[in-house]
Amino acid sequence: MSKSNILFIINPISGGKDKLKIPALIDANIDRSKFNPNFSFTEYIGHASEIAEEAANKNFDVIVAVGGDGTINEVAAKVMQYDKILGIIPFGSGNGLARFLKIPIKTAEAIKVINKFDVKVIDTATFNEKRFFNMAGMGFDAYISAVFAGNKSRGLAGYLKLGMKEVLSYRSQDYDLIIDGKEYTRNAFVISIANSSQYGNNAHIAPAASITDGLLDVCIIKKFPMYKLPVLAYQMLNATTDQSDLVEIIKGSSIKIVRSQNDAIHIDGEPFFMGKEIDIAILPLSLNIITP
Ligand SMILES: Nc1ncnc2c1ncn2[C@@H]1O[C@H](COP(=O)(O)OP(=O)(O)OP(=O)(O)O)[C@@H](O)[C@H]1O
Repeated sequence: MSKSNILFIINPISGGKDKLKIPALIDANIDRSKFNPNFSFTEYIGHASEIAEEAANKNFDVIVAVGGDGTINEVAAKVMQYDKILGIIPFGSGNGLARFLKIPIKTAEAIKVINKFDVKVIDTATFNEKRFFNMAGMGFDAYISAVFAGNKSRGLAGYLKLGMKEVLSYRSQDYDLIIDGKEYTRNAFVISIANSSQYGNNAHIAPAASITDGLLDVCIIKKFPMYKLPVLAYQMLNATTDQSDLVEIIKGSSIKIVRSQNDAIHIDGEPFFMGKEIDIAILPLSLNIITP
């Protein structure tokens, strides 16, 4: 079998962890009978996407995102476009997609998964003109991602601290949804569109989500009194939100959401600003990815 050219795209800021020693660690553990490894560090937002595109055009067969869901998003969009294979070495704050796929968080173990080189094909989705792979949505979490992006410090602790501060003043919003032709009107604190089950850190909003079923889980977190916040957190960590009276989950493949104003949204945890109307669609079995 001929060797595959593999490029590791390393986001130096994701998860707030130092990654200077990562190339050496990968170099020492990668199976050289299968792969010719190369490394690139990203220098700014959007750089992973540029590097991935260049690599795809230069005959790299496998492109690995070393980072969190935001880095995976940039790399995976190009991997799909050029019909290459995605690998993941988890290094984010939440690692939602990696945890869902059971890719080990320990780097040496994640390299072993790449060495085994089992490739699966998974669903991906579009959110207006953008692609997402794990989770996208609007409401409180999108608002928090937007505020968090302006923060210097990354990592889970900073995110939680900011969330606790902002949760007291955030007001839930009215949304009109059309899911596979059926209309719903809901007041929601958060609407999450889940491809995998979790946001990251094993916080499962859509416990029954499958990444190969051609469906997305529309998760509507209702307005709730603050004293129920620990209940919701407990249900997420125990993957029981599908039995919760705080969360409604509707599966579908074609989703339209209309809100009262232009506002923040998030795509795989990265904040953007979009108009009132959001069209979401699944692209069944559209991304090649190395999984355990
Ligand atoms: N050198 C850089 N400086 C600043 N931002 C960067 C740099 N390289 C990449 N980025 C951006 O960092 C953002 C965050 O990356 P990522 O999502 O991988 O980490 P995270 O947010 O810590 O993890 P997770 O999404 O799992 O919670 C991405 O949007 C990416 O575009």
